Amino acid sequence: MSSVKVAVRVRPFNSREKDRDAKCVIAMTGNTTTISGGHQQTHNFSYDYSYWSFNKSDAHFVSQQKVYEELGVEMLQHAFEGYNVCIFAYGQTGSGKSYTMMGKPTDPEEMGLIPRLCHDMFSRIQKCDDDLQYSVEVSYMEIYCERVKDLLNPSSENLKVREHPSFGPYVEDLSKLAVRSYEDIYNFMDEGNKAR
Ligand SMILES: Nc1ncnc2c1ncn2[C@@H]1O[C@H](COP(=O)(O)OP(=O)(O)OP(=O)(O)O)[C@@H](O)[C@H]1O
Repeated sequence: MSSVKVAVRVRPFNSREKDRDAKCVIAMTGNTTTISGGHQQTHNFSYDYSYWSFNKSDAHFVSQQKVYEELGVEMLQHAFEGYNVCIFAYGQTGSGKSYTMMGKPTDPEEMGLIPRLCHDMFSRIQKCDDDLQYSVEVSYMEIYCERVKDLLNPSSENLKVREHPSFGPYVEDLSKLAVRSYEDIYNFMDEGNKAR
């Protein structure tokens, strides 16, 4: 199994695109994404996952739940097995990164990967044997114009990125705060968002 997986996702048109009668040039079949260019050219790309979330009424529509089942559940499993895991979203502004990662955190249908991961992580921790102890800590930072800002301690601007000989890159002096529930994480994210 590959240690890096790539998923692409198509979001619904926004109102500006609808107003302009935009035409969708992407099609997805299985894990293949097809782009139809001009001059009747098509280009196929194969990813680990191609998520069609363009229209809820389409038969192959992929929900937030499905994205979590395919990407999040396995990640969480690996984390509990002791591996470092990382997920990041990449795409132009308005393409749907926040929706996929966070979604609507209090809506069971539309909550994104992070709230789902956190809920499941804490419910697994609660069910674990009494002789096991877990501690969960969160950090929240922003890298903007090459400057690293600690969103949970906004007074510390422009933190340094350093390389540890065994653990690799890290951000010096980035705060790590202990949390006991998803609500704690949510509150810190809310606080951090205000510092952005
Ligand atoms: N899969 C989806 N289903 C329904 N709505 C979506 C989906 N993806 C994105 N949207 C909607 O599209 C809009 C833009 O998405 P979002 O804010 O997630 O983009 P973004 O990539 O995080 O943008 P930015 O880089 O500007 O922060 C939002 O209103 C969001 O709710």
